[in-house]
Amino acid sequence: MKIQDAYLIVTSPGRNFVTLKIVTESGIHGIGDATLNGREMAVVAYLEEHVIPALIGRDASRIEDIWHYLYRGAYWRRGPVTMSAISAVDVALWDIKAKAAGMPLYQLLGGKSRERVMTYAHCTGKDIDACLEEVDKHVKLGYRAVRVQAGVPGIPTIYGVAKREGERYEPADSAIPAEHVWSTEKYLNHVPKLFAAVRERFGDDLHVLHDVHHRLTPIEAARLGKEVEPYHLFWLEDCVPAENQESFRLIRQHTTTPLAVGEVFNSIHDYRELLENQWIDYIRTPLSHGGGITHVRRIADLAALYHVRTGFHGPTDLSPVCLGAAIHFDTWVPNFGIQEHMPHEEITEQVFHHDYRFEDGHFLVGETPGHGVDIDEELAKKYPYKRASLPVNRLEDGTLWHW
Ligand SMILES: O=C(O)[C@H](O)[C@@H](O)[C@H](O)[C@H](O)CO
Ligand SMILES: [Mg+2]
Repeated sequence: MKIQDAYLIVTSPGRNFVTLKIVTESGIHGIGDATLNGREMAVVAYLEEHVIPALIGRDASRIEDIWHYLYRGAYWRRGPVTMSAISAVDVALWDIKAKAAGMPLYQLLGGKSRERVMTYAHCTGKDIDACLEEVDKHVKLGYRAVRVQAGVPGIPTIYGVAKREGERYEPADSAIPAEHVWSTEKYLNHVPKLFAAVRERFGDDLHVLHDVHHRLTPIEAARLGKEVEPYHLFWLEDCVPAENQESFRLIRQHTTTPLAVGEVFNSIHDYRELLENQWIDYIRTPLSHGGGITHVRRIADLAALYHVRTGFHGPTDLSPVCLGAAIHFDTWVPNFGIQEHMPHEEITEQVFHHDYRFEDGHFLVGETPGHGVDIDEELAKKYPYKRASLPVNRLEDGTLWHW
């Protein structure tokens, strides 16, 4: 099954997506998501200049060998651009292998470990009351788990909170990075009130999640985790920047609030100390940034040794190709926890058709051979790429901060 052709489709139906298509001599094709939000064209150049020419003529069935060829062969290991490129190739090759076998991808991975995949929704509001209304809407849609983010008095815009009611928040919303202002003090004094309000109105059964987006120091994260223990969060996400894995030792010593990390990680090595020391509870790296199925399943296996479960990243900046493959992975992986779900816009869904379904707060995997997602290339041409940048964050005195 030789690779005959490989090319990229860059399109912006609602937001930018980069898709790699690999075509084999036998006529079977597969696709992988190569989108790296705000840095899309860096992955395009990496694939077009350095990866695609070396793929032509290779045997598409040798997924493992191609993974190591691209990873070890580059010499320059890891990093989001390299790993997004490798991920796209890997997922496209698994799509091809499953199609050639006539099986949905989850069967090739080892079959179903569960009937359905629990997801969490994003609920954001300019203040606590507006956020509670969003929770109410999502509970009525059947969600069992919600991520809550509310505006903080005294902070004009806050990343992760939609600008207008009923809208989704959009991280990459301007050609040049927007500048936000941040105050840790105001945030820390306010945010526990949000969880108290959610529990009071919706009771104990709803799973409640929250994303800190890397903005605290370890001791501040420890304080937050401790203060919100009475509200039994499902997880507190990215409470500190995690380049220094050791930071989690301190947080863990102070709190039993479960911790999720890893949407910006791209390698098993980013997780080693966190897992071996049992400092975290959920791994977040999506298939499109963590080296595809071949590498992320190794991370999930290592995590399983320490009772750590998966909770894959799933915002709109990962394409339906990534989400579709993730739903197969989630259906199979023994140590599944939850799947993030931020619904794509209708025009995105027109360009990327898929056979996964959402029902009653869960995803149901499809039975089409492969990962069940394909792209309408003609329609994709109607939505040209538009440069879009993620924001930056400054403290009130102007110091550049984590966002
Ligand atoms: O938990 C999440 O869903 C995330 O934090 C996203 O909102 C990211 O910030 C975004 O994917 C960056 O591109
Ligand atoms: Mg996050």
